[in-house]
Amino acid sequence: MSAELHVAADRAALVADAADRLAAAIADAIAARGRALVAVTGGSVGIELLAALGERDVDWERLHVTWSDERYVAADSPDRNAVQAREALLDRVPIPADHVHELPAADGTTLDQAALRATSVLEWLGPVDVTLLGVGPDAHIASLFPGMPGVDEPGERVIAVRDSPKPPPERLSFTLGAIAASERTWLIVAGADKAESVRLALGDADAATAPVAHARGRVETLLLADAEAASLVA
Ligand SMILES: O=C(O)[C@H](O)[C@@H](O)[C@H](O)[C@H](O)COP(=O)(O)O
Repeated sequence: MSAELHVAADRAALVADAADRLAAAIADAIAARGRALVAVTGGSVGIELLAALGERDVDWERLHVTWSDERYVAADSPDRNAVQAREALLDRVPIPADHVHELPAADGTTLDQAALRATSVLEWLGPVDVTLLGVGPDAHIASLFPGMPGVDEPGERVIAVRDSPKPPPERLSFTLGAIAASERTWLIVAGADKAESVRLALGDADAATAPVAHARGRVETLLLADAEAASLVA
């Protein structure tokens, strides 16, 4: 079953709606299980969402955060999704430091060793309540790019990605299986340049052509788009 589409009037309304939804989903997870685990994403919309979440009422002490993908660069690189997330949100709210589960940074270990470490941490963390995914103009999600090997990787894992068409070239990414293991998976996308990706997201293209079409959650898969990104489907 493809994603459930929700269209907001513009980018600002999309980010506000996504932040409201995320605050509510976090509260539901905490009520049900005593904690919430959210896999956040990079990209401009993903970071704007985190900044907006900081203005919502969230039980930060019971929130855990990890990433659905990360750039394999130095820990303090401005290219790190985690650095951008800390600036936008995590350094501004009282989330316990040991609740922020960054994917490994480039620190002398190999990218493959980093992927193995990240997979074992993901297994230790247990079920993800909400996985957030931005969407590229080429229909990529996380760091799973059309025509690249990662989209075919089996299992619920974090994999090494090389030669990423979106810089930087070395990355770590949830597999489609890891994404599908999430209770809720939300695609968040804005802008006319993403309209074809949104059309593909709601279609039946294979994963190699359109990874976005294979984003799934166990109980919920949402496609949260602004009117420009949804212009070909709504
Ligand atoms: O690490 C990354 O680059 C992101 O995870 C990537 O998947 C991003 O979410 C999309 O490319 C959308 O980015 P924009 O919202 O900036 O278009």
